[in-house]
Amino acid sequence: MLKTAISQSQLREWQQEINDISAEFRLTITFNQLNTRDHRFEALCISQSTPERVCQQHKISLLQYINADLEKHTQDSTTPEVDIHHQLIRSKEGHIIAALSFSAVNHDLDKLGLFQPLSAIQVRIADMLSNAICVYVNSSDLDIKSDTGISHAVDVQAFINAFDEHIWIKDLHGIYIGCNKSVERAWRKTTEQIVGKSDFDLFDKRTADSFVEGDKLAIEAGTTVVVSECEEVDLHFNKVWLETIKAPIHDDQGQPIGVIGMTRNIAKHKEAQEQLVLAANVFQNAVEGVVITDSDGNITEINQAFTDITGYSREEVMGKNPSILSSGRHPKSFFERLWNTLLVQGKWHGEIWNRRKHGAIFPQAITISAVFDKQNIIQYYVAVFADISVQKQNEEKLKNLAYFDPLTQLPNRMQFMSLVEQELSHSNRAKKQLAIIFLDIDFFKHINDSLGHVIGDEILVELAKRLSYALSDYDVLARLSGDEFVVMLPSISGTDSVTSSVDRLRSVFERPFILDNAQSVRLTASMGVAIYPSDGDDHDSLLRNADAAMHRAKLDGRNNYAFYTESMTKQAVAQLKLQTALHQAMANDDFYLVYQPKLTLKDNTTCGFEALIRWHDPVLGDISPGEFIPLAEKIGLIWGIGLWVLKTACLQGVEWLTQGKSFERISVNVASLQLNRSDFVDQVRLILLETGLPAKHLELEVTESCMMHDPDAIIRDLKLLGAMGIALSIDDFGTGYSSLNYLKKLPIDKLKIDQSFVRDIPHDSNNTAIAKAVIALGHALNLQIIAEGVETQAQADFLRENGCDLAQGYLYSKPQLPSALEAFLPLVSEHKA
Ligand SMILES: Nc1nc2c(ncn2[C@@H]2O[C@H](COP(=O)(O)O[C@H]3[C@@H](O)[C@H](n4cnc5c(=O)[nH]c(N)nc54)O[C@@H]3COP(=O)(O)O)[C@@H](O)[C@H]2O)c(=O)[nH]1
Repeated sequence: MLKTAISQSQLREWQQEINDISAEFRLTITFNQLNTRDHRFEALCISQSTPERVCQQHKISLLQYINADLEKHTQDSTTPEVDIHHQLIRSKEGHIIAALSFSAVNHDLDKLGLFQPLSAIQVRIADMLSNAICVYVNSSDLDIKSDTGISHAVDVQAFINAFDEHIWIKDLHGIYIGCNKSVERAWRKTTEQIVGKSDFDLFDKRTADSFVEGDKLAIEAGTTVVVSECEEVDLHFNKVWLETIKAPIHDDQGQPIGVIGMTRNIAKHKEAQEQLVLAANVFQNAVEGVVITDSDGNITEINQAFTDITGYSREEVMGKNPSILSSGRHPKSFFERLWNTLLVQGKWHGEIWNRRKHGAIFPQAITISAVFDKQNIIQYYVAVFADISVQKQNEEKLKNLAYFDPLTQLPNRMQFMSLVEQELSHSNRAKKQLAIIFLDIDFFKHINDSLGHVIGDEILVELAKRLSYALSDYDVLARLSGDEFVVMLPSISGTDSVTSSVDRLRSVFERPFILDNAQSVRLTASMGVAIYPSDGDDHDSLLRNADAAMHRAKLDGRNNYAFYTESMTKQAVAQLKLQTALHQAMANDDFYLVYQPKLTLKDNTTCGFEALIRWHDPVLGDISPGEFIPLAEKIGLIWGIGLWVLKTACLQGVEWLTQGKSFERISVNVASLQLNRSDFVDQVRLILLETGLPAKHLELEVTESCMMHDPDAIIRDLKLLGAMGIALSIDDFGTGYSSLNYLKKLPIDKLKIDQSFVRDIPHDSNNTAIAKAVIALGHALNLQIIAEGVETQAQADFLRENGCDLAQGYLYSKPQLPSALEAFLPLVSEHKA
């Protein structure tokens, strides 16, 4: 049995040894003074990296605990017993730094007043059991030496026996002077068989040589050295990793007097090391980018994949916030939700668009986890992300395949149907019409058969482009299959607008299709139109009916179109003919003006003429302005026609003036669309200048509906016209947008009672009432009142009797060519006379 009193220097040496042993656990275990008198014992366990004030805390808490325990044992224990106690060591912030377990063994309870031995302290850190350090305090030694306060007898044999590690001591000659129980078990020899022997007595020569070599190493180094590390099988045939460390023992003068050695199983440590290496390998070689930040979000580590994906090196991002990758594509609320989830659930998974170092934005699938300590305080955030650019592109491609025609890139049937369905619900709510046009190329099979599918595809691609250009941004063009295309026209105002679209679609076939080989091909198409809600109220029936209409167009000789309802088809055909003719009319000089005299009711003298347009088409014959003016407004021809009318009427006025004819004013009708043009006033001014008609001989008739668009601008323009000397009258008063509010603001001179109110007076009580009211209202506003459509003397009498100022109508004259109006145009000299 190795039993010796330990001096302060030995205690220090011993301390050094223990420090070395426990170094890998990052602990310092300090044995200080032992004083039984006041029951103080300081066995201090502190983390090496812990600041001093924290060490102090450990000391206090540990001592308090131990002292309390000692008191308990001296007071009431009667039988030997072992109590295991545990103590958590916390830092000032409350984090657990270490866990101490120690047992107080009550041996000699009959010897009253003796200090009960404290047997062992086991130190744990983060679940790793460190070496058991057994301090067996010999109570009698303590008691005897307590007076001097220097000597502490410690049973070193018991101390080293408490270790599972093999511990042995050799003198400078290599003779064993002590060992522990573990050595006995491992070497299958008793201490007696070991002590006094050399390695050459105990082992084969090769082994002995290596052991002696290790001793020399330690002595020469003057400090602890690891002399071997090897994998072996223990007594129970378990695989163990053995590490042997040796340290020189010095006397008080610092001279080496022997070697202390220890072999221990470092399997767990090795395992942990391997795990660490493995984890480090996984971390570094992962395909996913990994970024670790501290609790403040500053980057503390990244892996290679992070650099590969983002382009940022480790040095560039260490200590920075991951927001350096921000793409700016997500709103603030996105990150607020992310952080909420992360803090509440400890994890967030989703997709983020980030920016690479060189600027490119890329999508990543990312999982961010918070790493908590035992106090549930966040220590780190770990984000693992994958670049999903390629995945996104593939998804996009798949989506494209699902919803778009790969040849023309137009929506396919599925996408078209879904868009129609959406638009139908909107049309239903807004009470609007919607048209579906089914378009099929005539004889396209012949193209494929004769020129091949590649050329056929080329034509389809070109056709898709042309059709797209022919439509507005709101219309939807799709390719259903082969040579079948379909168009949705949302919010149509009637068949006219459909006809216009059909016409534009047909026009794309007017140009030949020039192929790669410079060959040109001419095509035609047949179209069918179905209109919601009259021809179907869901996408299926509308498409079916448009298809049926298209087939009828084919039967009618192809290069044609048909509405699902026959009457609509006729109407549309007529409309298209008219439209085409109207485009030609201006160039062909097919328009002319007629003039209808306006008379003063009081004395039946002529006060002016209304210019009214007429159109004679060589094929279609005479077409009423009531029919073509609204069409000209729809297809945008009214501006040109309007200016022509104004100029022609002014020239006529100048001609009459030149001939010495007397008239007050020539009035010209102005459509709302004309008045809504910002350059209308300038154009009128220009025409007056060009023609030379004095403004005082011109009157413009505008309708109430002109006020619907931008009343302030219209009022401003009318004032400008009035200021030029042009008279202004409101045509068709009472039939439309009769806002008295605007009426009083308008710089007008006359109100024209619409002929629908003149008809049937004086018999129709309603019309007579309206006519009287308009006269009264106009006079209240200081306006002259003119009645149109006066056909009978009774109407004229009624109007005169009720204060109407002027009249025009068949009673006096139909609108006529100037040559027929001589009777209404007295010479100035006659007029004066
Ligand atoms: N923007 C322009 N609009 C024009 C122009 N010329 C005509 N119009 C508008 O077209 C609508 C139809 O006009 P029209 O067929 O010429 O009919 C006018 C007269 O001919 C007709 N009228 C006149 N007297 C009688 C009558 O006693 N009985 C009867 N049944 N019809 C009669 O009324 C029309 C008068 O039109 P208005 O005074 O403008 O209301 C019509 O809306 C014209 O305005 C043009 O150059 N530009």
